Amino acid sequence: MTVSQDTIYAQASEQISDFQFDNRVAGVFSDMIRRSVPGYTQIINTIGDLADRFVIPNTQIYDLGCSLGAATLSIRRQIQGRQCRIIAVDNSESMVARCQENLNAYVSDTEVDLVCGDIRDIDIKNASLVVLNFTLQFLPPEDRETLIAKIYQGLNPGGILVLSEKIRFEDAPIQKLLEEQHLDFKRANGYSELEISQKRSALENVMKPDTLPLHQQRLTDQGFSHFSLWFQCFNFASMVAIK
Ligand SMILES: Nc1ncnc2c1ncn2[C@@H]1O[C@H](C[S@+](CC[C@H]([NH3+])C(=O)[O-])CC(=O)[O-])[C@@H](O)[C@H]1O
Ligand SMILES: O=C(O)C(=O)Cc1ccccc1
Repeated sequence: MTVSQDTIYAQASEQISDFQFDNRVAGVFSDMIRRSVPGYTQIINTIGDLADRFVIPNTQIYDLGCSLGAATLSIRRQIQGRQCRIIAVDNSESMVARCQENLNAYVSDTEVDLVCGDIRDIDIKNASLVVLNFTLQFLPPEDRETLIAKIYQGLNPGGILVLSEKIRFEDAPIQKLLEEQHLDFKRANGYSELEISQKRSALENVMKPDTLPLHQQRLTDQGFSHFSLWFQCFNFASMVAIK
């Protein structure tokens, strides 16, 4: 995979339109997400380890909002010979086209159904692992509970949901501190003040983070028996919930 540098917000723009997963973003996405999300590579690797632990032969795995397929590839490497199917879903045509190329670059005996569609319309059944890696935050807040309920229903007992999200904090000084630490992370990765502020405006209307207590409450309300935060760096978190 060739990795092109993200310079999408490098030039001053008079009007910043809402962030979209279009062809331009898909073309630089690997670089963008690694330089913007602390712990991203560790989270991708850990999703593979969790697949090794939780994926049962002859079950299904769902990667919801798969982008370029990083989580699917990490899972697929760990579950050879288990006769499983991975259903990878994204509603961005540009992401799906590039994801298909990435999947084609490696051989595997695990079938992958790559679906260009909305995760709210996907049937979930016989699942041992469901991954929402930084995707739930892009759904309208009022649609989040219904999706979590559908995932719970589609998981087999003992199945696991991995939920990674940007999070916000009710406590104002903590919110300010962790947000500033994230901005320092972006600066250290070469983003300018202009890039940081223009991207922030683009994301304002489309990405609405929840608090950690809200995530936990939603998961337990839907029936998940076990919950833990397993990763946090600044305002980025990854959680597991087991049915
Ligand atoms: N309703 C929706 N239906 C389907 N896809 C959607 C929807 N809303 C957003 N998406 C898709 O969700 C992905 C979110 S990125 C996930 C990273 C990936 N998981 C990774 O592990 O590299 C996270 C980020 O950019 O912060 C994009 O590809 C959207 O097109
Ligand atoms: O860049 C940011 O500020 C983020 O919050 C993460 C992100 C990463 C990639 C696409 C959209 C948001």
